[in-house]
Amino acid sequence: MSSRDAERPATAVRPRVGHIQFLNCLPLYWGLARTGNLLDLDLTKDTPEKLSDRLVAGDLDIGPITCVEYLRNADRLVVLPDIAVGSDGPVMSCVIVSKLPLDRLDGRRVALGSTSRTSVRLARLLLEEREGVRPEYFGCPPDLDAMLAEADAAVLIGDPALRASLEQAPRQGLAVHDLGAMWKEWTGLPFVFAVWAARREYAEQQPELTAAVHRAFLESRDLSLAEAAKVAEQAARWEAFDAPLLETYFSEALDFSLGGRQLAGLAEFARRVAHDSGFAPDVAIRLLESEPAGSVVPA
Ligand SMILES: C=C(O[C@@H]1C=C(C(=O)O)C=C[C@H]1O)C(=O)O
Repeated sequence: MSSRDAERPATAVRPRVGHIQFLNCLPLYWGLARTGNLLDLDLTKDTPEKLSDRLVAGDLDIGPITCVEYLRNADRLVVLPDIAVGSDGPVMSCVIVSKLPLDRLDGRRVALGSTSRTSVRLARLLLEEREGVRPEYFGCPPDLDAMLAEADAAVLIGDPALRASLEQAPRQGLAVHDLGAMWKEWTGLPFVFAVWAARREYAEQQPELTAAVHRAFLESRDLSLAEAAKVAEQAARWEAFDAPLLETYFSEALDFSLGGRQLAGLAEFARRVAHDSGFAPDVAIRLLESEPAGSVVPA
């Protein structure tokens, strides 16, 4: 945010902003502290499904929202351009871990991790339409061992998915199927797991703050990616993953952009799952109109 924002009256209310508490969003958060914007946000850290519900309920103003929930509530939200959590190929942290080849899961039990709304729908789509199987699904907390005690395959996202793919599955001889890679092979498109959105009402009432939060996240993302080795090195001090792996995850696996190709991927996903997901196949994706640089002057 600009130094002019500091002149806002003391009664001003900070925007209530969500932040996904997985490593995948660390590059969006790390730079907020570096650019000095962190204290201008009333930040709530949580798992993606809870943040999505809170944004839709009006408890948050702006934040990441899992794509399925965004598409269901698209008329009440505006998408912030050029920022998302996606991948253009393997994502590393949205996976199906399976005891059996995927085309042998017909009639078998598949556990769907409860923190995901989008990857679990993508996994169902790929299993049913690409692999041609009809498993029996059930929701479950994201714990690989508990899931596989009751199922032949498990869908996981975020840090538990990284741990499952990199440590647990290889140790137990289980196959890991990367959902970003499977989608790319199938459609040729990137996949968007979560977008950043503002409540439409908030964006209309607070256009300057909405634009300032948008800019703060873009600046944070750009700074973190320019210094990805440093972000990875700092994160590795406290995480089970080493710095080179985290750097690959941040700068090669994850795609934090939302441009034409990513929007085409999102529209294609919407088209393919709309019939049972609570939105129209051609649901309109409304983007926040960007303001010319330097036009954000608080009242
Ligand atoms: C890449 C990821 O994207 C995510 C996947 C989500 C989902 O499946 O609903 C939601 C938000 C993102 O955290 C991940 O969690 O690892």
